Amino acid sequence: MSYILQTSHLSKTIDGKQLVTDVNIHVKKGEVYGFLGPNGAGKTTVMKMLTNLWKPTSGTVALFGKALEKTSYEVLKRMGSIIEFPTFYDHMSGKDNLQLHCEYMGYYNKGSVEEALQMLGLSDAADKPAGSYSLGMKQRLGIARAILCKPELVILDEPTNGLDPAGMKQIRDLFRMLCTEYGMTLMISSHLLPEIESIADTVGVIHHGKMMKEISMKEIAETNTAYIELAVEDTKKAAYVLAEKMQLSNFKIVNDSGIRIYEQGVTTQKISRELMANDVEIASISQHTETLEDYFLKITSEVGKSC
Ligand SMILES: Nc1ncnc2c1ncn2[C@@H]1O[C@H](COP(=O)(O)OP(=O)(O)OP(=O)(O)O)[C@@H](O)[C@H]1O
Repeated sequence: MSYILQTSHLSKTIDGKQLVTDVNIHVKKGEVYGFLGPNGAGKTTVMKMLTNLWKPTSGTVALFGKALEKTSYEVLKRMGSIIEFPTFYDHMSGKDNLQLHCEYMGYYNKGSVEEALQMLGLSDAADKPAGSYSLGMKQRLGIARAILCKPELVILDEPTNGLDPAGMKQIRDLFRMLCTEYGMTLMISSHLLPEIESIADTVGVIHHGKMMKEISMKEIAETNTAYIELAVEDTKKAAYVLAEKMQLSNFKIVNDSGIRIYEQGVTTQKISRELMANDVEIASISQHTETLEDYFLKITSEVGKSC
């Protein structure tokens, strides 16, 4: 398969410190690729290399099927991005900042500035100085600038930073629309799992500078399994009963009092009966379906709720 964006063994070392190692990314045309990882995982570092802001220590980046080089200006023209925080000429209006960007990019399409401002809900603030914008408005103006010249690929580092929940939803809907109606491909980083879950077609999980997993949401939905969550006084004793008395093998002790049983075909009633018969005190027992969060917890035990 050919990818619109692909990295191969991408690594970056600064002052002897390995920021990211052997990162392999595969982004398909027309999809939203969610780049998920906790703070400090290496998302920005990777995105800086994808946009030629940083040179990789080793490994390669291919954009639109061509290797990214120092002089890949034509390739970079087909992209829009926000890396870290967007910056503007504060004394100029939001509208003039966008107009200037069009001129800089050599993009002369009448009405594109007004359209981008309108898409991001900034029409009323268009003539106000960018310096007077709130954090959320600056983020919106940054997204407006990234999509202004109708790029084929948009790379956005934590694009919903500073937005309230309603604003986040609005931006998510916009991203989906950019894919379906404009055929754009989006790569979006976030440390928030629910955000990625609600928008991405494919998810790449980065942790401690390494790619832990790259998987489509469809595959995750297909592999999601049901399980029984058990809370007991004595997990060791309960595990003994499950393994030796009931011959179950597919279960996991998840904490001091919790056991998760993935075995199919066994009921909560049967487990309760057997545990009670063997004097194991049960605090609770319930049936669950594995969520995306559970799935990622399985990939890396340290990736918690904020990722
Ligand atoms: N210029 C730099 N010099 C040295 N180390 C750096 C530099 N920039 C980032 N790092 C380190 O690289 C690691 C990855 O940082 P990076 O900003 O890429 O993570 P991130 O996933 O984008 O985090 P966040 O969600 O907080 O933005 C961190 O340990 C960070 O301290």
